[in-house]
Amino acid sequence: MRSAAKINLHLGVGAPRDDGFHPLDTVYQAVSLYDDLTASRADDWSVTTRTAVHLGDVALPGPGDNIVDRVAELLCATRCDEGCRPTARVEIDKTIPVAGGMAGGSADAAAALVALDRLWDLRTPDDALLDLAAQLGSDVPFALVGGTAHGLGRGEVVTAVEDHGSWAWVVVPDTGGLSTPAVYRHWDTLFPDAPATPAPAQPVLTALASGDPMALAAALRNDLEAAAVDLRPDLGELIARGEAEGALRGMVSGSGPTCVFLCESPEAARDVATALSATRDVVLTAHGPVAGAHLLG
Ligand SMILES: C[C@@](CO)(OP(=O)(O)O)[C@H](O)COP(=O)(O)OP(=O)(O)OC[C@H]1O[C@@H](n2ccc(N)nc2=O)[C@H](O)[C@@H]1O
Ligand SMILES: Nc1ncnc2c1ncn2[C@@H]1O[C@H](COP(=O)(O)OP(=O)(O)O)[C@@H](O)[C@H]1O
Repeated sequence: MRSAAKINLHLGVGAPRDDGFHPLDTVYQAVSLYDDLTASRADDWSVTTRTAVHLGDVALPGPGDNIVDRVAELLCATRCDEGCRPTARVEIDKTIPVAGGMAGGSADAAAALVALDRLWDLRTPDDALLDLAAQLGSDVPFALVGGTAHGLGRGEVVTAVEDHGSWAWVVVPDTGGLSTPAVYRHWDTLFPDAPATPAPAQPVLTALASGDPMALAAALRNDLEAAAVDLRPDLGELIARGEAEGALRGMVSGSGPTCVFLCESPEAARDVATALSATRDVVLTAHGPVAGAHLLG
């Protein structure tokens, strides 16, 4: 199974709900950075994770703590006979930045849901898979669906949207890590009087339908960026540099610390990436939209 990273083209955030989650009005786009996951028959349960060299020396969850462990437990508890025990050998090859605001863990969860459902011949209907995905994390339903989609609720209620572009991105990962809950908490302290209703995504939806990179650049919005940049001011400097090098617009991806830059064309993206490579170890290019979790071959 192959699953893709995401960028939030619009991330409107409202004041926290009673359950602590923030209401979102977001537009996700799946982009061409991928994790590959295989699940094969075995007598016991194991998850092995390998990371691409460009991800650097990142800390991955220890045994039992991978989100894929939770996928197996949830599928067993809800879709298998009582007392069942998950058995499979799962291998994950990661190229999506870890703890980077690109939903790499969610991508693996979506891939594992589909792969284990097939391996164990559970034949879970699509709507039930989406329900299970939402229980695993707010971003996981989108990772199943992919493409470009509007997300409401806490981000888990996803609907495909009209997207007439093929968008060129530069992606600059950062191994410094920013935890998603910490960024949301910091946003609460910065904006204690935020309205309950998040800013609507209409400007981005209109720009996507136009297919015009300049229009999308003008419409991009990430409410969490202020909190991420306040915690990591160097991200603001990086965004300014990318824009000075020719990107139409730079922004923090989700809760960060990965920064993404929308460019006029794939050639322009390569030029911006080359310029940023002068001072950054890892600068990637990507395009979107691409498919959600899908079988390879
Ligand atoms: C910020 C976003 C934007 O797409 O992505 P990332 O930057 O993490 O990739 C998402 O909202 C992250 O979604 P995800 O990483 O699936 O979050 P979850 O596992 O559901 O929740 C982790 C924690 O984030 C906070 N959280 C998450 C979603 C939300 N709408 N409100 C929240 O306050 C809560 O503190 C929650 O305990
Ligand atoms: N398969 C996985 N891949 C990446 N991170 C995972 C995975 N399983 C659990 N995690 C944990 O989830 C957290 C969030 O990781 P990730 O999904 O990559 O980032 P983000 O939520 O910023 O998009 C990390 O701190 C990591 O330890």
